[in-house]
Amino acid sequence: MPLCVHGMYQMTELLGAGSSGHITSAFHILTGTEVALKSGTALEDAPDMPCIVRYEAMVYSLLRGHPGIPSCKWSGLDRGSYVLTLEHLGANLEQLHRLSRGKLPWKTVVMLGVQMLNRVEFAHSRGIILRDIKPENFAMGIGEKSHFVYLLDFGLAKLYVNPSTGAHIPYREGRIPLGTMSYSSYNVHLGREQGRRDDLEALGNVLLSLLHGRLPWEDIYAPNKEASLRRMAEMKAESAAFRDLLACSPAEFTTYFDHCRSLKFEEKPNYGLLRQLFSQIMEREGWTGNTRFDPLDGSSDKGTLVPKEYKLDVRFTGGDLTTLQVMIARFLWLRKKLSSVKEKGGSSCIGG
Ligand SMILES: Nc1ncnc2c1ncn2[C@@H]1O[C@H](COP(=O)(O)OP(=O)(O)OP(=O)(O)O)[C@@H](O)[C@H]1O
Repeated sequence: MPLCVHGMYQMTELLGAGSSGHITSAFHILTGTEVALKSGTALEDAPDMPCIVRYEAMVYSLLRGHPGIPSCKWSGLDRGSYVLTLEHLGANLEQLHRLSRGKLPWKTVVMLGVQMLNRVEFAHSRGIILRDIKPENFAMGIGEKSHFVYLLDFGLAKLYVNPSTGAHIPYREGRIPLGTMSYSSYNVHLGREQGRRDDLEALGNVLLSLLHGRLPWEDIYAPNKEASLRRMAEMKAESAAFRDLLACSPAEFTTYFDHCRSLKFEEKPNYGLLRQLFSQIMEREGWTGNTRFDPLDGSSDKGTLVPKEYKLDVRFTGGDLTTLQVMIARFLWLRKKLSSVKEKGGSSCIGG
């Protein structure tokens, strides 16, 4: 029998499992509203000790109110687990990347890029750096919001300003590299304290990987983890492979990385300039005929131009042109089908 959380949310299917806990689909038993539950185990003898999900709940409260951040409906302890009740989202960008067989079209990547940059800028404007920018941590909305990108997973997020003094955190070296190393900035490999510049460089790496399928340092062979991280750092620094990757990407990506890497630790990135780079690509490609602003753009700069219909093209390898929304619908249908097959097989995928 599926579990009921907080006496209100009936779990239905497992959506994912990560380092901090499980994510399950559920619905509110009175209203029928679909939600996603993220639960992490709290220590039995010390239920008040911090667990990652509880920490995330605090970050969600700092980021509350932006439509590109999933709303948190309830959070609290339930049978020894700390549970976050979040707005239900669709496929994450890694899943869409796989569905498109490793290569999302240029136009799609640029349009996703604008929204992703806006979400990261919003987190920064609330004093938070994310430190784990990766495709899995951006997901599309569902239904009416299936063309909007959401930012999620704040387990490694951190305040970069002291809330009482407003001072920036101090620069330090010798830090343990945190985050997902394929996408992390060059500085992270060097053990430097992360700041806003590192989130933006990681975002650049994510966009390149969505564009090209793989990043050159994902294919390296090294005898151990240390050697692999060292080699990755060398490649990110100034390797021919990285230069080649930029050479076969829109020229604006080179300016993007130059800007991120020229920033001093405490320096505020020029988000407007980075957004302008995406607009430049759109203009050059003639994607700006009918324009409007990103309706979810909570940032200060309203200069982003996106096509009116705002439909993201996705070209399957077969050559069909379809919209990202169709892909998401297909993804959701597949997920539902898989979970019903599992249930018929007698093994419930629901925790407990
Ligand atoms: N609100 C949501 N709605 C739908 N799916 C979600 C939601 N939140 C998370 N997921 C799915 O679950 C996956 C894992 O979620 P999340 O990244 O929050 O967990 P995590 O434990 O921090 O993972 P990791 O250890 O990989 O960082 C996401 O990539 C996403 O596909």
